[in-house]
Amino acid sequence: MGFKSVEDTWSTIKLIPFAVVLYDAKKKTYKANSQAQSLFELSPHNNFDDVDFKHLTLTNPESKKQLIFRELFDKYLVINTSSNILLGKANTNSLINAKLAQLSDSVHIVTFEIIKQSEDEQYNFDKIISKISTDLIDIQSDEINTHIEFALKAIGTVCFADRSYLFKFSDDGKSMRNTHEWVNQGVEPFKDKLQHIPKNSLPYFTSLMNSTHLFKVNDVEKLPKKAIKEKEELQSEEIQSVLCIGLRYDKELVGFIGCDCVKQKRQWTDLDLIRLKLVGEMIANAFKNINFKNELQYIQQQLITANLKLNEQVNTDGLTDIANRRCFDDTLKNELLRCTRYQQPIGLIMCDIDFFKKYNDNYGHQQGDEVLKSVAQALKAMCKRQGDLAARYGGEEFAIILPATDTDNSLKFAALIQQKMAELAIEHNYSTVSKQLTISMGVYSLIPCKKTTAQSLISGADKALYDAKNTGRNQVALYK
Ligand SMILES: Nc1nc2c(ncn2[C@@H]2O[C@H](COP(=O)(O)OP(=O)(O)OP(=O)(O)O)[C@@H](O)[C@H]2O)c(=O)[nH]1
Repeated sequence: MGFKSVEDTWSTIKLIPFAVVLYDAKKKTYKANSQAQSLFELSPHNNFDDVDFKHLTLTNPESKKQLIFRELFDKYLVINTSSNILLGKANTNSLINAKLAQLSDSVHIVTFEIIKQSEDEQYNFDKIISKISTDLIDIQSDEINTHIEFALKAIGTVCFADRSYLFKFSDDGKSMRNTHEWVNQGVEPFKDKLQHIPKNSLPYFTSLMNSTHLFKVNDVEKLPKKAIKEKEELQSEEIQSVLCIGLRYDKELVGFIGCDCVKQKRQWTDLDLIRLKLVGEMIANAFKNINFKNELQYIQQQLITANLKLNEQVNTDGLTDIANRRCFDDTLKNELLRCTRYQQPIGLIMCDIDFFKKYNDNYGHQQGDEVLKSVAQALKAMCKRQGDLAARYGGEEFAIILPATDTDNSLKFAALIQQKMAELAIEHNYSTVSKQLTISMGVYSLIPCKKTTAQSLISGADKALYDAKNTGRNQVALYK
């Protein structure tokens, strides 16, 4: 045969898309292409010897007899005939078909094809996949990075890659950036340098990604001429083989997941493709779930805020901005129940502005409104203890609920209100009791029992207020 040199021949043979080992009987050395190196777990070298294959367990599947690697080339295999071998690696077995060919008297090659992936290996991958999928299914946004990094490490390892990564396209679809990366030991990370890459700087990659959602390169050297930019970029990262698969979100291409081989080339297998696609789909779904959850959370938050606002509006008086009658009724009922349960007194003060009709008639209704606001805010500011409530009861009438407050203290509170009114010093030249605005108050405080109703408390305080009005106004009367 036109056999030139072992090196020359090997440079062609090693490109065969499955594992090939050449044995030179004269030199007692082997050569293994990248697939064979990964199949037999060899570190990349140009030449190997017997010792490099010592870690392998090769068995004849029928006789169960163990074989030494060298025997494949001189005893076990018959030229041009396929034979099966069991390859044992770290307690797992794969069934391999081996075929011997003779290149010259002293040079033979054996090609290897995996017939059946080790069940254990498949099982391990299934276990990893099921872990990734459970991790990603109920994911919280603050955990996603850790899980994606785990998934990238898993896929990088099973595909014998040196680097695996995730790229996301920008919202306007014009650029891409590396968001997550895993690198094998001793391999340079590139994530930080691969941010905001314009898509049009890699036209061949972009067009393939858009049309087929796949960019598969076994040998970067052999990229076509039109991929000159891609070749430059990949070689600058010392990448020999690369495999990228598009990530879709609601049918739209949003990025890609990929693996690089730096230390050696790799003929990507269908299994690599399927596995990478599977992990990519799981990651895309996780992002979808997180977006969905975030949207849901945002809507829930808005609903809560709107409800709070509505609740506030429903319970607030529009003019004076203090509690309204509805809030007063609810609060009085609740506080009454509480004071009944703990046998504590409850005080109620009904307040009514004196000669307010005259105020309105002389100073105008608008000015009257301003007065109502000032008095309301003053009363609200006085209710400092938890449970105290100042409310607009109606028109120019206000009510103050004072839980855990006995008669003496309710009267003291009423006196403080009078003092406060004096401090406000609102001019009222048409009142017959003072030159300033005054109020009359009716006070009622009791230790309630189960029979005590809100209505009975209100009517008691109201009666006292009536007394205060009838006995001259600008005073406090107590219901006994
Ligand atoms: N400006 C204004 N006035 C109001 C409002 N609600 C009720 N009023 C007025 O308050 C006045 C209450 O008048 P009356 O019930 O006769 O009581 P008064 O004039 O204060 O007399 P006495 O209570 O007996 O001292 C009426 O003129 C109402 O129009 C309001 O929201 N704004």
